[in-house]
Amino acid sequence: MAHVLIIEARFYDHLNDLLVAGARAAIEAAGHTHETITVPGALEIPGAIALGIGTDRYDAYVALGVVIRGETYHFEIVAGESARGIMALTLDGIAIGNGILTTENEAQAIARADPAQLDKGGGAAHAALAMLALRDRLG
Ligand SMILES: Nc1c(NC[C@H](O)[C@H](O)[C@H](O)CO)[nH]c(=O)[nH]c1=O
Ligand SMILES: CC(=O)[C@@H](O)COP(=O)(O)O
Repeated sequence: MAHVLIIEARFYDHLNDLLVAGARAAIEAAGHTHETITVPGALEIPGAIALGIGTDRYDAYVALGVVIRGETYHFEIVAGESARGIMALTLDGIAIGNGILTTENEAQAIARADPAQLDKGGGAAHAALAMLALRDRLG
């Protein structure tokens, strides 16, 4: 049994609730346990994962957040740098599923976050567990 840390960037409450519900359901359905921590925005997620790694308490990580394009270049920074930070950690062999949505508008985000639709939170949890299984096999 694995213990998974869910890190949610709670920038849009209603969208985050959907992502977290999907991720928790997927982890529980696979017979694993989880904890959830909250950070202000997607840019804080890689740092929070790094702190989690330092505790040695978690087998895998699920990063959840929503970045919706605004009027400025800020979207590119938040979307790109959060993904870059997560990718850097995965290259160190950390099992992470990236469920940070990067969308043009709220409607796109709802369709992707909703467990009854595209369920990207559940998908990120599956990815984290798949990488954990791969690390156990190859690592
Ligand atoms: N615009 C969005 C952000 N921006 C906030 C940053 O992630 C960060 O918290 C801030 O710059 C302080 O370091 N975060 C999201 O998760 N989603 C957004 O749409
Ligand atoms: C992540 C974003 O692009 C958004 O929340 C910020 O909006 P803006 O570019 O209008 O400041």
